[in-house]
Amino acid sequence: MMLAMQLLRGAVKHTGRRPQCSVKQLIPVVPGTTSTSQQLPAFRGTQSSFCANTDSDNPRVLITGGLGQLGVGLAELLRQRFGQNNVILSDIRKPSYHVYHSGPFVFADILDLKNLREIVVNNNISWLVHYSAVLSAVGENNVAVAKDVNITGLHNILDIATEHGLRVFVPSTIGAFGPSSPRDLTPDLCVQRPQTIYGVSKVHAELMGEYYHHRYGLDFRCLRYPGIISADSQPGGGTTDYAVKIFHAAVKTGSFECNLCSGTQLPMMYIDDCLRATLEVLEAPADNLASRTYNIHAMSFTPQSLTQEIQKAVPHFKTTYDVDPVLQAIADSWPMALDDSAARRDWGWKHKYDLPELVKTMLSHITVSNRRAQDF
Ligand SMILES: NC(=O)C1=CN([C@@H]2O[C@H](COP(=O)(O)OP(=O)(O)OC[C@H]3O[C@@H](n4cnc5c(N)ncnc54)[C@H](O)[C@@H]3O)[C@@H](O)[C@H]2O)C=CC1
Ligand SMILES: CC(=O)[C@H](N)C(=O)O
Repeated sequence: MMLAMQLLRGAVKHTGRRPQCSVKQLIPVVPGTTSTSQQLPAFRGTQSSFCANTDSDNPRVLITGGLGQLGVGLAELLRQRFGQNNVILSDIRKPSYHVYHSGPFVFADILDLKNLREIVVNNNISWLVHYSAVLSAVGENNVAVAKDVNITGLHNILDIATEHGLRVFVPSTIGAFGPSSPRDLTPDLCVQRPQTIYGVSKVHAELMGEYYHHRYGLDFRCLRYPGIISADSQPGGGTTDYAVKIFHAAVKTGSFECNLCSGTQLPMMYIDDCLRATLEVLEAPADNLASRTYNIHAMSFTPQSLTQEIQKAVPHFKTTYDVDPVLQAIADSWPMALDDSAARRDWGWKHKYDLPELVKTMLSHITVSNRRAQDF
């Protein structure tokens, strides 16, 4: 390892360019790694250099926090593209039988730097998708945990990614804006003074990632996701969760009690669009990325307009309201719609699902999986 570091330093000095991967002069010396049972099926290409291969052809991807609402779907998409064994899901929870058998899975606590480093080194990881987080609603009830996971954990991820020359994707959120941000067509660059620990930690992540990019050459990429809606994975404790739960209620009981006011408009996106955007920005040539943090947008709706759209397919469906003041205050401080023109211009972002398409797709997925469950 020391020899590799010396060679790397020499190479950097010789070319006079910023190192693309290691920044050992700024990061404490990497302790020796030990071989553990964390090693997973081998990369199909050959890699002998100290730096990982971050180009798009044969990445080895690690997804942290992969058992939440988004990680399993992303792993499925990335495995279709890069091969089943080249995408490793990780989390601190135990995977379901199906997830465990669908591809590589390891335990990874993002607060354990040594464990993370071992996984990255032993599995020759070149891309890191950092999904571990404590979301807005849960975060307000557990500020200390949110601080640890969303801030300390993020520091570990950025340090590991910088040490090993990884391309790193960290999602941000509409929650990174606050009451003093413009609320309609919120631009990429504007005042960001969020009032949740979740939002504060995500602004921190955006700024730290961009700082590491400028300072150390880290290949940091970040999208600000709207509220994400999915049929076969449950939301993890956010303010936008109602927009997932409402579909299950429409199919199962025909009524729903909403914890946000009927007129609360928020930006939302169907999961397939969100995951495709993530893959697209990960694969985008660096030269196309004028920025490292982009808004993405698909649709905006209120509980009332969503209810009306669902009623077109389920005419007896009814929504009642029992507003949670904490969640309402959060929602009222978030954008109603994002301006994502830079993402559309720079790397060709285009959503496929609008509100009618979202409702049709969600209702049909949930109806089919309910029928299947009843057949067993
Ligand atoms: N789902 C959504 O609507 C949106 C999600 N995002 C972001 O996308 C990412 C993924 O979101 P979701 O899948 O919805 O989140 P989630 O809350 O469903 O899942 C987060 C995962 O992180 C894991 N985790 C918690 N502490 C950990 C630790 N110490 N080490 C490793 N893993 C740990 C949890 O076990 C959980 O499986 C998050 O960063 C979130 O902020 C951003 C905007 C919208
Ligand atoms: C929009 C998000 O980041 C998330 N779904 C939340 O509501 O906390």
